[in-house]
Amino acid sequence: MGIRTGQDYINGIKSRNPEVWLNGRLVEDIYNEPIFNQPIHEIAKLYDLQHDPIYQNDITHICEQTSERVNNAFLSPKTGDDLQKRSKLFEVYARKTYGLMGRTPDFLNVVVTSMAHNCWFLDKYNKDWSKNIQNYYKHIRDNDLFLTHAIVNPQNDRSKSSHEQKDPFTHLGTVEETKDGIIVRGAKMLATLAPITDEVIIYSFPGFVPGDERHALAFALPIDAPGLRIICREPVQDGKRSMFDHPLSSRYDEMDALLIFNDVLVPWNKVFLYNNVEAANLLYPMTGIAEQPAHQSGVRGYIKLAFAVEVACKVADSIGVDAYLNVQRDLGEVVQSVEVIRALLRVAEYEYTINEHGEARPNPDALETIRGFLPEMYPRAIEVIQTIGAGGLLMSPTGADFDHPDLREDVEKYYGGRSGVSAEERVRLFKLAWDLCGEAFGMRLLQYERYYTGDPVRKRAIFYNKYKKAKKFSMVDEVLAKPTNEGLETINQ
Ligand SMILES: Cc1cc2nc3c(=O)[nH]c(=O)nc-3n(C[C@H](O)[C@H](O)[C@H](O)COP(=O)(O)OP(=O)(O)OC[C@H]3O[C@@H](n4cnc5c(N)ncnc54)[C@H](O)[C@@H]3O)c2cc1C
Ligand SMILES: O=C(O)Cc1ccc(O)c(O)c1
Repeated sequence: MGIRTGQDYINGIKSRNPEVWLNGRLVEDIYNEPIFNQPIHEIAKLYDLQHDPIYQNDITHICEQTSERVNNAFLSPKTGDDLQKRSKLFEVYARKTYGLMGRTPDFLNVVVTSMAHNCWFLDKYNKDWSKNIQNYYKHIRDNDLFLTHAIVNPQNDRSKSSHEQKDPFTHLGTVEETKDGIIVRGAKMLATLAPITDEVIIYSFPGFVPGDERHALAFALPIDAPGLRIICREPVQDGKRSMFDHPLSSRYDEMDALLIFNDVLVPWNKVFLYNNVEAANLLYPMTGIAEQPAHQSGVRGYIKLAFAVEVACKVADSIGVDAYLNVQRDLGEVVQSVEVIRALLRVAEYEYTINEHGEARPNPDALETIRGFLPEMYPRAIEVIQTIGAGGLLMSPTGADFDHPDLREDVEKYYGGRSGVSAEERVRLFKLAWDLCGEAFGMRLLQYERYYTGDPVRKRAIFYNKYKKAKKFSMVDEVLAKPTNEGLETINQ
């Protein structure tokens, strides 16, 4: 089949009936649920881009194995050029969603592509696991599927390992093996966009200890697999919010959900790893599923930061405060933060390496440095919007006030910006800014940037420890090894 259209994706959503709970009710019709409908259409637009002559060559390619056109997320990068093709895709998808949707289909399709390319790793443990991931890659590539993932154990008692939790099946684990597959029970977090995806893939960040064997798992399932329950967080919009008043949250809210597996059967051919703590802990560092999607996250994060910074600059300009030195300093700082991320992305893409399995991997230090700084730079950009917009962010009337004939004159008079900025322009801009820096929607976006790839504190510590091992700080040793009487020798001659 190859590339789908937006309508194909929507037809897929309509054909399934996952168990999705939202605000204490079971959602009967995912497509027509107001909270999901607009985000579904935003994802559908990405699928349509694959058929748009302006974008097609940038985001898709002809598959060598099937001769069908497929998305670039399914390209196993073997050269720097391939990484550029990937980067183009990430940027096109991110620009279409302003970087506000983190888990667009490219993210997990890259994860599966990388896992399948590095099936040598699974092969060492079990030939079936390796065959299964390769077949799964073909399945999602040829059907152009959209996946969610849940790779973190639910946050219950973090001081205890999985097998030490109060109930042995709080964290997802295997209950039993049958001739058809494994039966799994327990929960996993935090599956972004789960209700509107086709399938789910489960794997884990490293951290299992001996005794956790039943929790050491990786597999995939259709999102409507019997027994899979999806409980959504409270929505940040009701699906009926006016696009005038909430231009961003009415469109780009990606729902997050806890997945609960109530004795779900995973067929043997969808099991990628099972009952092996060592393999589960090494899967993430060994199969490129950290670096390859981090390339997507880096490009997406760059666009999101650039978008927030543009909002800050526009807000300042619209009310004439960017004439002040303090405001220029703050704007200069956040513009520079965008340039830092842009530069790091170039390092990541051009200083790539080709590993012994023929896979081109972007420079991990540059990607991890983006990972370290974005959780500081993005909140700072949001803070700059808050401080420059100040009370004006809370002064905006609603679209309904604009429409009311009795208010029109006042609205036009009192809500305008600097000369040349009409009331409607200023208010629409400030509403967009408030969606980003004040609404629950914006706070979720901020929390996403901090945590989407794990705890930034521990990630930085891991980075430091690796760096220490690799660099050994030899310049300091070199200078200290110089003879202490060097200068004296020549003076004394
Ligand atoms: C909006 C959003 C969307 C997300 N989407 C997804 C998704 O689609 N799929 C997915 O799988 N995950 C997703 N994540 C989950 C993400 O992977 C986790 O939030 C992240 O790994 C951090 O784990 P945690 O939230 O359980 O925090 P915890 O690990 O519980 O940490 C809580 C706090 O305690 C500290 N802490 C905890 N344990 C330790 C320790 N051992 N040593 C030192 N300090 C510790 C941390 O520093 C932190 O301050 C998403 C998260 C967010 C916020
Ligand atoms: O995007 C990143 O920085 C890395 C990352 C995050 C979450 C994942 O599940 C994953 O496989 C890789």
